[in-house]
Formats: sequence, structure tokens, C-alpha cells
Amino acid sequence: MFAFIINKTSGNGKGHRVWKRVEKILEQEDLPFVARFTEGPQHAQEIVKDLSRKNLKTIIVVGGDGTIHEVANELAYKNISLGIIPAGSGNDFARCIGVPMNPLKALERIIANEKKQVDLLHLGHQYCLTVTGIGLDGQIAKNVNDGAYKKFFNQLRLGGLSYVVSLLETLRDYKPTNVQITIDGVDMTFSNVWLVAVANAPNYGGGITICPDASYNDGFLNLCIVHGIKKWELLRLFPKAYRGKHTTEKNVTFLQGKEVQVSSGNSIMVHSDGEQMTVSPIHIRIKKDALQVV
Ligand SMILES: Nc1ncnc2c1ncn2[C@@H]1O[C@H](COP(=O)(O)OP(=O)(O)OP(=O)(O)O)[C@@H](O)[C@H]1O
Repeated sequence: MFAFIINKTSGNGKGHRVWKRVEKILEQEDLPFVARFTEGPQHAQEIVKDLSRKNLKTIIVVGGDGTIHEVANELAYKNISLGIIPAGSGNDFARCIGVPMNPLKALERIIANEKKQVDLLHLGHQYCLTVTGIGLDGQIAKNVNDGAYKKFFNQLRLGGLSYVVSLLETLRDYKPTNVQITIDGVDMTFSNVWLVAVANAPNYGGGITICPDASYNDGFLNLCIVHGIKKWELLRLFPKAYRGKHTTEKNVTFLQGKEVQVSSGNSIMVHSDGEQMTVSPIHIRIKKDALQVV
């Protein structure tokens, strides 16, 4: 039996359209399934709790990174695999682990049932699959989620552009700040920090390759710290980051470790998998093989 959790509103209605295609195939192939639909934030978590009692082997999300984030938080360290049929606007996690963007190909992959273990970032009270961003990108995530333009760009099937618009909007007023980082017990201070990205996987924000060397199964977290540059230099860097070509820039520092603490004088915004979450200080640990994915 396949259990599906569907966010019909993902990708501004793409969740619904994708589900209709998947449902048709399941019916044609006579595959038994149960389908549950999310009704709002955190509902996916409730559905997982309920489905977990039914002795299922796999729970499949039809949705985007926000829905996957909620479901993965419930499935961590459980003997239930996560399947993904991408239907969001960013789909960064699916992209990172090689899930096909075509829903029917993604379904085929789930049916093939080739399990792999995936690391997760642990942020104390919750897990993150892709990137936790502290500073400018935390503020950008908040503005994307608050802003009406996400819906607009999703309608045009250009969801990734929401982040570009939010970057420009956020940059108008954002001030860089000094940040203290302790990584695997080593203290460092960085001045005029725009952002600290803590990555389990290379991509976020709809395809920005912030930490090209990050890998979801190497047992390490990767940091990208952008500091000590002017606003216009940051704007010059931004398009390069889509291709992961910002790695040789002078004021972009990359670190790797297993545990990191990030703090600053003033509290700065933190997002996790693109959802605005909390404010600094934040303590993050890598949890090796915490999630099973098909
Ligand atoms: N029925 C619903 N109506 C409104 N919001 C919902 C509903 N069900 C779930 N949600 C919320 O929608 C949020 C966003 O969903 P999701 O991440 O799947 O799509 P997306 O934002 O379009 O994609 P991405 O995160 O890949 O950009 C989720 O965090 C969830 O809390």
C-alpha cells in the first residue's frame, strides 16, 4: 500500500495537477493507495503521525520543500521511507537527491524502492534537509513567504524568481552584522556578515548552489559565510551563486564540520528549508543517516 500526503496548494496549484496525473496511473495500474490532503501549516505532520500507526513502509509527499520539511521531521529515525513527487516552486531537496522533476518518473523511482540514507541538520527542536540560512537569507525567506509575488511567479511557473525579487527588496534596508561562529570547538569572528548558510545539500532558494561541495550523505555540514563586502558586490555575487561560481571570491569563506554555533550581537533571522523559523543564536549538528529516502 502506498500512502500519499498531498499539498494541493504547492507550487500554486501544481500539487493538485501533479496528484491528478499520479492518481490516474495508480488507478490504471491497480496499485492500492491511500491519499491524504494537507489543509494548512503543520497538518502534514499530523497526517504522518496518524499514518505511522498503520504499519506503512513508505510515505510519499506530493508537494514542495515546505511539505517535505514537515514530513521529514516526523520520519527522522523511523523505519518508514520518504518518497517525493516534486510539485513545489523550488524543489531544492528533490533536485539535490536526484529525484526526477517529471512526476511519473518520480513515481517509477519510488516503486523501484531503492532506499538511500540521508543526513539531516539538527537544530535542537527540529531537522532541516537542505540549508539553514542565518542573516540576509533568513530575512529573504521571511519576505518571500510573506510576499504576494510568490503566488504571482508561481502562476507564471517561475517560482525561483520570488527569491530574486525578495533579495532586491530585502537588500534595500538590510545591514550586515558581526557574527561569532564556533565550529567543532574552534571559535571565529567574522565582521560585516551578510549571511551564514549551513548546508546539508548544495542548493536552496530555487536553485542557488550556495555550498557546491555539500553532500547529503557525507556526515558533514558545510558553511558558506559572505562577509566584508559592499552591497553592490553582493549583487554581483548573486548570479554567480546560481552556478556555484562564487567559491573563489575573496570574502566568501567555506568551512566544514559536524557541529556549529552561530551568534551575533543583535538577533538575526533564521530560515530552515526556506521556511522562516527562528532567530540567532542557533546551534546545528549533523545527524548522519537520519532519514530513509526512496
Ligand atoms: N491546504 C493548504 N493551504 C495552504 N497552505 C498549505 C496547505 N497545506 C499545506 N500548506 C502549507 O504550504 C506550505 C508550502 O508548501 P510547499 O513547500 O509544499 O510548496 P511551495 O512553497 O510551493 O514549494 P517550495 O517550498 O518547494 O518552494 C507548507 O509549508 C504548508 O505549511
